Amino acid sequence: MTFDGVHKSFGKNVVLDDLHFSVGAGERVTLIGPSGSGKTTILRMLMTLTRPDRGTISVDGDYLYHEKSGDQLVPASEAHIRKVRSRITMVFQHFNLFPNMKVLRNVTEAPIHVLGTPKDEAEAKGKELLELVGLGDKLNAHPSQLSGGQQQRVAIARALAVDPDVLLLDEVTSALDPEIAAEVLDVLRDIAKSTDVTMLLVTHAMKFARDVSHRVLMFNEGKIIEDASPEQLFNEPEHDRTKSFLRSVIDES
Ligand SMILES: Nc1ncnc2c1ncn2[C@@H]1O[C@H](COP(=O)(O)OP(=O)(O)OP(=O)(O)O)[C@@H](O)[C@H]1O
Repeated sequence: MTFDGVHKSFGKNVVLDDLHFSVGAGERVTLIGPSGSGKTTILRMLMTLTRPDRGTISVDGDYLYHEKSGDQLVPASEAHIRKVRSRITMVFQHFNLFPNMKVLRNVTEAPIHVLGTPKDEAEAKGKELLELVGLGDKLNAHPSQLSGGQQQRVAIARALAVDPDVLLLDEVTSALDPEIAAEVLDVLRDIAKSTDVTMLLVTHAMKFARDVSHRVLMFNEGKIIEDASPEQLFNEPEHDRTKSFLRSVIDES
């Protein structure tokens, strides 16, 4: 995935300023930085929930928002954007499960209705994923009957059910109690180890970020001010702003 010259303002508020970075296939990259530094905006752009003002974003060479016509980039058709976008899924801070659907149906809905996967195949895979996140006994529960941590684990299974190329995780434990958050992070640690899905994570759980990331990007005022391995960034940050940010984070992961 590549962001090239991406700029985004909301009114006078410049949120991303000529942003350039790439994430390789299978790489796990964590975005850190103070509140308002544009991390969620980046994930939302990949989900086509927020549009960049300028610049290009591509996933495995396929442009989101644009497509190639000879040497030129031209605005993409809805169908093209949908195709690129269908390879990306996101887990949100507040779970966003379908409240009226049972747990298994939450997980099988997109495979069946978006990808056209046969129902029995989608259900078999859904059950496998719900086992993987420790919820094999909750297939027929409704989301409201589950704890926050369980709901988030369903959301993780749901995101994986479409076999995404890119998984986006946006502060997925910040709405949870620390103990419950730790369980969800353990599930994600296992998934990170057992899949080769590309992951872009926004989290304040620094120990977790250190465990699962290949690279960490420190954002400040719309720019990446440090791009390093977790060892380098957490042990020997170069930038004073990174040092002060890391001192301010209370890590419960
Ligand atoms: N739809 C919107 N309209 C106006 N301003 C917005 C909108 N979405 C985001 N912003 C602003 O953009 C800036 C960046 O927001 P973003 O959520 O990307 O930051 P963040 O780094 O993820 O912060 P946090 O760690 O608090 O989630 C903030 O100042 C926010 O208020």
